[in-house]
Amino acid sequence: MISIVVATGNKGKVKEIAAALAALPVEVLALDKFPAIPEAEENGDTFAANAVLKATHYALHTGMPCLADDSGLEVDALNGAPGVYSARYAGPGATDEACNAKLLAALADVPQNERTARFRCVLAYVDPDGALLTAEGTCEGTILREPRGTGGFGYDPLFLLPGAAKTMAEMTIEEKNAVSHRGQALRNMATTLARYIHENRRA
Ligand SMILES: O=c1nc[nH]c2c1ncn2[C@H]1C[C@H](O)[C@@H](COP(=O)(O)OP(=O)(O)OP(=O)(O)O)O1
Ligand SMILES: [Mg+2]
Repeated sequence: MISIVVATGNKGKVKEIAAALAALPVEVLALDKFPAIPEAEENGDTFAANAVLKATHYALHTGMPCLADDSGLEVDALNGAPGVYSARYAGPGATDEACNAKLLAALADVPQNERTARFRCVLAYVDPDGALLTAEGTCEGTILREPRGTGGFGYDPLFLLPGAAKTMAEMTIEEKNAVSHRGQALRNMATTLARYIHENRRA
């Protein structure tokens, strides 16, 4: 059993990551176990830069393997905004409700067939030996005109998966992980991590 710190302050992410790793011999520690560690400053220009910055920050402070997630929503009609600024779209420390309201206002005049968007997730894993691994996932969808569903977090109630005819907030965690950017990135990370362990095992 190895212990991994899930280096995120977002409880929705912790739940999804813990559910995805539940079948593996991995103990997931959330950041509430490390209350003294200062928050990482997310000043990167890309999801990858921010994911690496967060994983490195928490690995240095905990001395343990850390898995960080940087993710966000790219809306085509907004030229990819809010993108890396998704969490701060309605200002520093904005609530999910405020960000969703701002998104609906920005898209008020955009017709249904132009409301395409995608979630992106980059995961970064950093361990005390200095290993740095990254993995990505994306999920295509469209932005509704009003929220639907009570599950998930963030922009989930506005994000429709046309194939499933459900928003991400109308899915169970398992259903969401099966299709989401984060679920995809977690499966890619599991493959990458398994290869890394295989290549670095002692003969
Ligand atoms: O599955 C998702 N369902 C809905 N919304 C999502 C999802 N994935 C990311 N998002 C949105 C929420 C937030 O506005 C931003 C993430 O910002 P991001 O900085 O990566 O996360 P965060 O600040 O909440 O926690 P932390 O940095 O501690 O991991 O994208
Ligand atoms: Mg953040």
